[in-house]
Amino acid sequence: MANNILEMALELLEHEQKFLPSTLSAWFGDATVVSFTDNRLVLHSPSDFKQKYITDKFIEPLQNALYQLTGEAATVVVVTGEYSTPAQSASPYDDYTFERFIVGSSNKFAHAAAYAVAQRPAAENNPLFIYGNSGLGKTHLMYAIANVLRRTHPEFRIIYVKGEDFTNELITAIQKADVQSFRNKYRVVDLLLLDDVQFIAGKERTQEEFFHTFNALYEAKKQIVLTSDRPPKEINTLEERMKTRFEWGLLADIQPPDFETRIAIIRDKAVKMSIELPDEVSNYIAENIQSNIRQLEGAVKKIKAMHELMGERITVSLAENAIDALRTENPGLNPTPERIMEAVANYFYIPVEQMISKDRSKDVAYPRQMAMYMIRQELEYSFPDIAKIFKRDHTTVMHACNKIEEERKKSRQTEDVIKKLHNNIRGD
Ligand SMILES: Nc1ncnc2c1ncn2[C@@H]1O[C@H](COP(=O)(O)OP(=O)(O)OP(=O)(O)O)[C@@H](O)[C@H]1O
Repeated sequence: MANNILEMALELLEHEQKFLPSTLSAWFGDATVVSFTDNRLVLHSPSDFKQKYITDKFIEPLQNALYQLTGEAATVVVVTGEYSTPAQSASPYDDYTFERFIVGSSNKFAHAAAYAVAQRPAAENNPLFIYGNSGLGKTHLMYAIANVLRRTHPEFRIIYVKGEDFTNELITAIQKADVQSFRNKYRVVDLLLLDDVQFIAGKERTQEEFFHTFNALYEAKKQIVLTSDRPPKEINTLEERMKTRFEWGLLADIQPPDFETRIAIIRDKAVKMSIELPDEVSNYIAENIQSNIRQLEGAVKKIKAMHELMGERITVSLAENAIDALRTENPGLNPTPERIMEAVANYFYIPVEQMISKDRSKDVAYPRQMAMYMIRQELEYSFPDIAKIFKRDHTTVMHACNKIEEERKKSRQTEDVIKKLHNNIRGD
């Protein structure tokens, strides 16, 4: 359809709107269709002059012709100069499309929100702020938006950047006394995708710079999409004015997938990797990996590798070995309270046994409180369950968790310690 829509439209122009074939071939002979989606036809003409002429004289007749052909109102855009087709700029993220995103109850809101932004950028959902734990599809949705807009608005300037890289880039610009080019780069985009925005938190200069970039883009009606592991109000070291702005548009969370969605994702990944998984194997994976889609994908990959490299049949027992192997390679997949206590003890240089000892000295009491807090954060255990592990009363645990939470809100240092501990625990 996309390829011959132009031919069909030109035919109509000739027969119904009485344009001469020679005129049409003079202007459209070397024009190509970049895309035709969502009633938007993007044409490319290799010459500036023709692009302008077509835009001036032919947009309306073409739109009328498209209306006749499709029965729906369409828009036509003509671009010129170099443009990249998806094939020319193939990147690993080309797979991150809406088509490849499995929708379930845990992510349907975020999916719908992202989809709406892709259809109507810089309209009511600006900025779009997607949050959720690691490996649940935030980056996937961001790229899906970019992939749609790359097709439907080839003229769009799109920047994808991770919070951490944004910060580093700014630091380098400051060192080179060239903040202006940094600004120029970020303030002229049509779509800004800032992934893991929590990493700019706590860094004053970065926040200041981003604040201005945000305002400039917002006022110019450009779309901004942000992701984070938590909602703005819980990013403790984020300035109030940033939190408020992040909440101007739409907040959408992604939760861990339920069993059915996990199965659907496993099946989809298996098809993509050309491997056939018996149902009991898919079930086994879905039962054993619950909170992270990247890990579901990893398990399918590992099973495929073991099956191909060692010639083993794909059975539940192979899946069991594959998941065990993944856990050994990355113990952070499923942290246990013991692993968390160990990580915290190592961090504070105390023997892990001290965690559950009666010792109340400050050197031990603080790491113990931190371990309680981390277990609650990472595993969402109840206070009584944590109390059992530490052989203490649940009110002691509550007190510890509240205390660390309060401290975290006020102190950047505590926030950094928690971040480091999280990374040590998860092996990120
Ligand atoms: N609903 C889904 N359907 C299909 N694949 C998915 C889905 N959600 C996530 N994935 C896949 O899981 C992997 C991890 O997703 P992604 O990188 O988007 O996670 P994330 O939330 O951005 O994580 P992080 O915070 O660690 O960056 C990707 O390969 C992605 O394609």
